[in-house]
Amino acid sequence: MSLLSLKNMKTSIGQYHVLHDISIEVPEGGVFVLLGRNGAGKSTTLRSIMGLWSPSPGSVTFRSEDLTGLHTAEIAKRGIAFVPEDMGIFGGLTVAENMVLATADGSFDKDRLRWIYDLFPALEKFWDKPAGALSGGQKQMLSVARAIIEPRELILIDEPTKGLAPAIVDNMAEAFRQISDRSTILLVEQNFEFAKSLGRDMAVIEDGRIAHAGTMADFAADQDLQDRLLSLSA
Ligand SMILES: Nc1ncnc2c1ncn2[C@@H]1O[C@H](COP(=O)(O)OP(=O)(O)OP(=O)(O)O)[C@@H](O)[C@H]1O
Repeated sequence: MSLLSLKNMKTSIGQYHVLHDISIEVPEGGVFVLLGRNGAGKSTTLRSIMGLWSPSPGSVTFRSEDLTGLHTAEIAKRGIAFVPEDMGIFGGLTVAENMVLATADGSFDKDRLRWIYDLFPALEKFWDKPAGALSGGQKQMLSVARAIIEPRELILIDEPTKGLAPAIVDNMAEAFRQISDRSTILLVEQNFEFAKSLGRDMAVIEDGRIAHAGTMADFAADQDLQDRLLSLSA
């Protein structure tokens, strides 16, 4: 059975019909990648899962529970975290304060914090520095760290490598591999090489609909399909 199941999800933002028909089965464990051109509806899909937009009709089922219509805080309490494209960190607060705000009761599990420091050493180094003074890559690390400071079953991550230097992207890929040993990751990504190195299963969104779903290995081997669904000129 799938960990997360989206069935015929349709989302409108104001008068715009953005998602027309999204059905995805995300299995438990590993990284599931959502691909698609700019404006296809990837971020809207993640936001709809989190209850930040209301999908209607259609359904979002997580571990057999229907989440459709629940408030975002209730959805988060089920064990789902969201790393938004704009990272959602507080620039005026220190790294430590950003992390405290991401905990349930203001305290850290020491082993978990150690694990996070090992994933992202820069966060330990700049623990007492304002988050706004971090580099772009370090801010992204903080954003991911906030999502994993509590145990989560599913982490939705929106374009984490956007604008990052190659060395930071490599660090991020290694971190995601380790995180996906503990939690399932649903990753929206434009960097196909990064997505390919992590994804086991995948789907492509095109104009608010699922245009393809399958294994990453099969998709990566099919250049024609990649050209048709991802290339800018197609
Ligand atoms: N707040 C909004 N108001 C109106 N339209 C919106 C809003 N947010 C998104 N859209 C529209 O919905 C469509 C899908 O946007 P979405 O951000 O989900 O795409 P995406 O696949 O994540 O693309 P990108 O890679 O550019 O972020 C786009 O046409 C976008 O203009």
